[in-house]
Amino acid sequence: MAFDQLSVVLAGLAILIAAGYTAHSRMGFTDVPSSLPMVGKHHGFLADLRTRLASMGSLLPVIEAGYEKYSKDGLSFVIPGFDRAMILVPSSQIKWVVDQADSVLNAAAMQIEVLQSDWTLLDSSMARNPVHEIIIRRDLTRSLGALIPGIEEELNVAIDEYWGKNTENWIDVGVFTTMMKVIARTSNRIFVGLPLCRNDEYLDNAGAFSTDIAISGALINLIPEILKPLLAWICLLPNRWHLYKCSKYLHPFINQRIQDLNNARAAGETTERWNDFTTWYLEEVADHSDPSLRSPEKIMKRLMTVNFAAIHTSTFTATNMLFDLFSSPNAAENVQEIREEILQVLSEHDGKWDKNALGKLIKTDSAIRESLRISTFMSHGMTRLVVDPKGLTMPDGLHLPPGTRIGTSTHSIHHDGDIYENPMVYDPFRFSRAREVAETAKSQAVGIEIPNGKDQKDYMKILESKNLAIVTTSDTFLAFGHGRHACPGRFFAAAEMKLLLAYIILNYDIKPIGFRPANGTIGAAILPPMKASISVKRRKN
Ligand code: HEM
Repeated sequence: MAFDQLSVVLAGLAILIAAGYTAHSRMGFTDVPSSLPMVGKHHGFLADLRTRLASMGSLLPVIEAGYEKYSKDGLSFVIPGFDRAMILVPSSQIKWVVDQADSVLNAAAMQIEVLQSDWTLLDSSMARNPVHEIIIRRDLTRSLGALIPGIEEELNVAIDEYWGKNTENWIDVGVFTTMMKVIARTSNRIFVGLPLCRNDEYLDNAGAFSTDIAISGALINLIPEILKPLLAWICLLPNRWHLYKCSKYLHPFINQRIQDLNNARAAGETTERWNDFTTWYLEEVADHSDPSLRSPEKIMKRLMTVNFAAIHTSTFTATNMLFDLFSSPNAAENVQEIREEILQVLSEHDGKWDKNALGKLIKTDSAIRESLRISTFMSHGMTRLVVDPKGLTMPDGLHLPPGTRIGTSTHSIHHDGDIYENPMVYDPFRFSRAREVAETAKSQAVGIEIPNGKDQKDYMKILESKNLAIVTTSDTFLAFGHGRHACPGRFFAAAEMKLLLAYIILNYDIKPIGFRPANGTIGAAILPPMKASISVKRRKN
């Protein structure tokens, strides 16, 4: 039996166990204060069970209804989940969420619960000691300038391979499937480098492991705590299988890298030539008192963990970006405007991309950020768990016991007409226009006294709009979260998306797409169209 089929059988089994368990012993949501309103509640026969089951279908309409009814008035509301409920705070309280210490409101603890990562990552230390976050935040961001030529090369080689070089005929390409391959290769260029980043069997299995985490996490969440040690292992068979398949390549690669680094150090040479996650990790744990951190087993799982963080998030983003841009009203003109910007910037930089050149792609940046706004893949985000044993008191005085889940209505905030004009329209230059106004205001203001009172407020608002690049998070732009735990990979992801779009726009024509293929929803996730294709033809440059 294939592992896909096995997953379905396991899903059915787990749902049955959990449904019976829930129906008999866990009526009512007791994990959130009863004084808060709950949306999406069913009434009548087996109301509690039906509420929980419905939350697995799609939470988006429920969240949208709650946002309109409560968040717009600055109030929190509760959404159901299959296992637990969650409080969604209004955007006016995001700053309060961000200001809480990790010892009070914790992002990792929430992931451990939601993804069941003690089980699904096959090693509880992956999420409980998230050393990869430090490395991504520090080493990846610091090395980005040096990595740009490699990222660019990998993207270009991969797109050429998956989209072809036919300048005569239009060919249909599956957007999601090809983007998944392109992104997996490019991410692994900075995780393990060449040649492993081009090994299809490794990449397919690393991608499958990422999917396994989501599926097995959802399944294990359905199993009552007491039964997990007995049943979780069945749900983890696909994870173990895909890790085993990856280990055929990762084991020799890691052993070789450890040896190369040791040899280089012994010879007094620098290790700069291996500028990738594996090396940064090995350097990070080189002097650690726990030698197991340096074992190939742990390093392999750490690589699987970063693949999970990077691959689907970036693939969803790339897929949405292409569909949003190429199906937008005036797509041809918009694409031409971006193409001109790209050519202009390249001509100022000797035809080569570097950090400064990418920074000048204001319109390209805006088109990507706008797609992240309108097509965010999270109906809710910034999810945190109250971990302080004393609990936490909300700004309105409501006390939350430890274990309470909190989040924000990411999708609804991104589509709020009071925050974004024409929020349902993909407007590629929404952010670049605001940045241009701010730049002009700033340059004209040199030597001018800054006004007082309301004028000063407006003026500061204009200047703030200068900071509307993809990587800038705020309480109204939450695609990467916000605050201390905002996505540390976003600087890399932004560079990757710009290089990807630039290469596509310079090298391919894409037939206008009459309508935007719809995204799908499952639970809290909003998935890009996975089967839709586009027609592409290589440009004769
Ligand atoms: C466009 C692509 C991406 C999107 C939209 C995205 C989005 C996010 C979001 C929404 C979060 C949660 C933030 C929060 O809870 O406040 C997050 C966290 C994280 N992301 Fe990304 N991500 C992307 C790419 C990447 C990449 C490429 C990497 C790695 C190279 C990465 C590594 C991480 C890590 C390690 C965290 C956990 C951070 C923490 O809890 O402190 N992400 N990402």
